[in-house]
Amino acid sequence: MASLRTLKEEVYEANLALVRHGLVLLTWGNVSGIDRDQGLVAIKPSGVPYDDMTADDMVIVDLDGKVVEGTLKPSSDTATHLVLYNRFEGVGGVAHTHSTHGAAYAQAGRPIKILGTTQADYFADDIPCTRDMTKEEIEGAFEHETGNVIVETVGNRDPLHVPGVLLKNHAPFTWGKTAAEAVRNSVVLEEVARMGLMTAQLNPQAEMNQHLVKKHFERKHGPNAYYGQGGPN
Ligand SMILES: O=C(CO)[C@@H](O)[C@@H](O)COP(=O)(O)O
Repeated sequence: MASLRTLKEEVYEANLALVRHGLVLLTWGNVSGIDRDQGLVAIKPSGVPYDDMTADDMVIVDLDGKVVEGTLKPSSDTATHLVLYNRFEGVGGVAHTHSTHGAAYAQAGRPIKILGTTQADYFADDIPCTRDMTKEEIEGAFEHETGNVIVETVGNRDPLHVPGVLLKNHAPFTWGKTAAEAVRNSVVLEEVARMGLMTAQLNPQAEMNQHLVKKHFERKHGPNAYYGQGGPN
């Protein structure tokens, strides 16, 4: 179907963008996108080098994880992506990276605190780090439970207001309205993580002006957004 073909191409391009932006090495990371009308998800195949994959290699699964199109095995993180699609209605794309500075925060078990407008333009709050997963969660339906821990960490916030989480002792997951937007949020997460580490060296007591958070987030994502060429002149 044309829409599935388009979705596979969008997801393929989004996966290549992870490499282009320097967010992954080797076969690390993955991006998916959903066609909510059909209840189908396109996701990167597991363990295939980015240089070798094609749009046709994107695997189509249903929301239960059953492969409905494709000959390759879907990403090992597929169940995590599906939990996020099932729980975050407005989300159309999910990305997972091992970006260096974001992964450093995840390994340290620390949130990326909101300290500047760079972050406030895309995240309306700190970027949280999950709790430790339990032995049972890790030894059970691991990837499914990973998704549950991410959802738990977002809590009752609008997932598009904080479109990313640091998976403790692992690395970032981000999401957005599309696969491309999920990757954009991964780019922002990695850059504000890099800025955060430098800011902490310059001033460990650095604090954010919360008035700037609301202004910057809402000028791009609020009901009266006016950033760029959209909105009123
Ligand atoms: O870190 C992990 C495992 O969750 C993945 O990003 C990485 O191994 C890529 O796995 P896939 O190739 O997507 O199966």
